[in-house]
Amino acid sequence: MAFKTLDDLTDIAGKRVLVRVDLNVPMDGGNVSDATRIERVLPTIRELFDKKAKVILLAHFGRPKGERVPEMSLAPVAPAVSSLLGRPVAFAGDCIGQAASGAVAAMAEGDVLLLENTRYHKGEEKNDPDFARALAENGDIYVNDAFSAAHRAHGSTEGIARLLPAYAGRTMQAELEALVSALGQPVRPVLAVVGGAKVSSKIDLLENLVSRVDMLVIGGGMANTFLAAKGIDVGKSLCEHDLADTVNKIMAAAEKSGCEIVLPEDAVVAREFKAGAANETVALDAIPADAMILDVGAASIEAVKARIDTARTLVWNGPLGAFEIEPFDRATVAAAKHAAENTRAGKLNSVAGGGDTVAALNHAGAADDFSYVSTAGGAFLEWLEGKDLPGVTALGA
Ligand SMILES: Nc1ncnc2c1ncn2[C@@H]1O[C@H](COP(=O)(O)OP(=O)(O)O)[C@@H](O)[C@H]1O
Ligand SMILES: O=C(OP(=O)(O)O)[C@H](O)COP(=O)(O)O
Repeated sequence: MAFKTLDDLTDIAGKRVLVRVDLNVPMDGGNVSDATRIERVLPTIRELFDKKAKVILLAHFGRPKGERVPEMSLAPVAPAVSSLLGRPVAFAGDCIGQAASGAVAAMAEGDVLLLENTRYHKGEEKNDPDFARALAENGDIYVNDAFSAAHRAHGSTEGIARLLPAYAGRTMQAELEALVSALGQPVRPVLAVVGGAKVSSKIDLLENLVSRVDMLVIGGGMANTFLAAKGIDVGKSLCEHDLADTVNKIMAAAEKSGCEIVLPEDAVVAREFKAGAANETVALDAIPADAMILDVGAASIEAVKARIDTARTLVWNGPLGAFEIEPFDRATVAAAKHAAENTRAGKLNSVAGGGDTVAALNHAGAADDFSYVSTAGGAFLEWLEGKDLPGVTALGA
C-alpha cells in the first residue's frame, strides 16, 4: 500500500496538523494503567512539533455511542500524554465547534492540543461527511497514526482523510512494516489465540481467520459465547447468547479448513467481579447459575501451553480471563510466560496485540520477549484476515 509519510511533510511551520492517534488506553481509578499506546505515538508528535507544526490530537475513548458519557472523557489522558512527552498538552472539551476552533486558534507553533473524544458525536461512527468536514475545519494537514483504529471507517479515521492532504504517521508505518515482516509468510503450524471482551465486534472475523491458521484457542468472554452456543449453561458470565448461529458457522468453517478449535475444558468462577473474590475451578457442566466465569481453569491452561509448544507462529489478541483482577490473571499470565519462553528459545515467532492484551503481557512481564507487540487488536486480526483497513486505504497516494 503506497501512502505518503512524514518524510513528505516539509515546510509545515505554523501549519495545523490534525493527528489521529489511539488513546483508548486501559485505565484504573482514573489513571492510565498501561501507556504503551501513548508511548507509540510520541515519535510522530515529536517530529511534528520539531518541524514547528501546531499538533492537534484526535482520538476516541471507549464506546460512548454519540453521547457525552463523562467516564469516557479524554480529559484524564491529556496529563498522561503531557508527562510522557515532557511538554504541556492542552485539552479542549469538544472535537468540533467553538470549543475546538477556539483552542486551535490559541495555539502557537510547536504547541500540542488534545481534542475531546470523537465518539461523543454520532457522526464519528457513521462517518457522516458533515462531521468529517467539521473536524477538517481545524486542520491544514491530516496524519493518521492510529493503526489500531484503522479497521474502523469513521469520520476521524476515514472521512477526514478524503478532505485534507493525508499522511501516515510513524507508528502507522512501523506497525504495517512489522506485521508484514513478522507474518507475511508465517511458519506453520500457526496458532491464533483470541479472547477478551469485544465479542460481537470480533466474532465475525473468526470465520475467515480459521482458514489462515492451524489452531485457534478461544478464551475470555469469546469462549463463554462459544460454550453457550454448545448448550453449556454459563450462568452470569460475560456472554453474547444470540450469536449461536455465528458460532456454528465458525465451527463449520474450521472443520472444512482443518483448523483445530480449542475451547476451555474447565472454568474459574466467582460471584463477584473484584480482586480476591472467593472462587473455584469447576467442570463445564457444573457452572453455578449465580456465578461468572472469570478465567479458564488449570486443565485449559495445560491445553493452551501444549498448543503453544506445537506452534511455530503465534498470533494473540484478547486475554484468556479478567486479568486485571487477581487471581483471574492466572491463565493469561501462564500462557504469556510460556509463549515468551518458547520465543526466547527460538522455537516460536510470537505476535500479540490489543490495548488490553499488551497490558496483560506487561503485567506478566512477557512483552519484551515477544517477537512483536502491536498496539492493535481487532485491526491486527482484520489485517491478518487479508481485509483492507479503511483507515489505511484512505491514505492511499
Ligand atoms: N471471562 C471474562 N469475563 C469478563 N471479562 C473478561 C473475561 N475474559 C477477559 N475479559 C476482559 O476482556 C478485556 C479485554 O478485551 P478486548 O478489549 O477484546 O482486548 P484487547 O483490548 O486486547 O483487544 C479485559 O478487560 C478483560 O478483563
Ligand atoms: O482498543 C481498540 O481496539 P482493540 O481492543 O481491538 O485493541 C481500538 O481503540 C479500537 O476500539 P473499538 O474496538 O472500540 O473500535
